[in-house]
Amino acid sequence: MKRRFTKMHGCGNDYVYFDCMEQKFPEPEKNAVWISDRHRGVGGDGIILICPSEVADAKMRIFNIDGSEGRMCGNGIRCVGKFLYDKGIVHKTELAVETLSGVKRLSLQVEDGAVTSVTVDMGPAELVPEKIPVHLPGERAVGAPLEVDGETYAVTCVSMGNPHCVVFCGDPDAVELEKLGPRFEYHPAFPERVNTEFVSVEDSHTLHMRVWERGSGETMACGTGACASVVAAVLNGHCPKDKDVTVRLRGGDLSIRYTDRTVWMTGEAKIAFEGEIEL
Ligand SMILES: N[C@H](CCC[C@H](N)C(=O)O)C(=O)O
Repeated sequence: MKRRFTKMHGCGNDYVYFDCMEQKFPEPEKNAVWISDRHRGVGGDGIILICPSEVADAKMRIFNIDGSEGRMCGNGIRCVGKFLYDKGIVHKTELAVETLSGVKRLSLQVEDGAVTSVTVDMGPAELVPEKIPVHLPGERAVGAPLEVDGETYAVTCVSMGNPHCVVFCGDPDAVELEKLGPRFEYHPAFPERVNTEFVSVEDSHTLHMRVWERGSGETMACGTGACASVVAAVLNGHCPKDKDVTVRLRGGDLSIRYTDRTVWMTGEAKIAFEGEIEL
């Protein structure tokens, strides 16, 4: 069966998108693995299905490179907003997209009839350890000691609908991510695995971040991870609340604002190319 796809990315965090508004997608957990393969498939950090919803304009389902289903994807949801508007599926710039972590509201910025960037109300940051989930004591894990591979790290754990472990360090580019990333991802403290961000503080409104994503490895950017990093920076006294913080990622910049009610994320959404595969 031939199936059209749209390759999109936000700051280089690239997924293969499928319009499932009228046609289901078969075995996403299995097909995500070969489609994401950068040598044998289309190539990407996973696949994203755009499906009908009874409570929003559409429903987003995201599958990582290893076929595991993510509960939320920040870069992905911005591209879903772009897809819905640019393809004429919706004709408005204020949208709602259903995810496994609830309905998120999007504001689309449009230039010459196409979406260039999107602001997402990501919902409130979750800090209670058992809701992240992480097996650490106390009401929240902020700068908590965690031994990983014989070293003790100060970790701040946040859920943005998916689990994150933020580690502040001097130089994220000096971290041996290929070695350390999986040690955090599969650490027994994280019963559902974890996305891990290594972050340096450039100034009170600028962070530099690299990420090892659960199920996908290092990616060029992580929207939920950028949100978690700003939340962690505020909780650790590096950045102010209620102000825009720029997160510099390998693939580009995101603007994040952490408030008591919610976390706001603004960033690009781009189409790279379209094509067709045989399923
Ligand atoms: N790997 C993540 C899903 C993708 C999140 C990331 N790409 C983003 O932009 O938020 C997880 O399994 O929780």
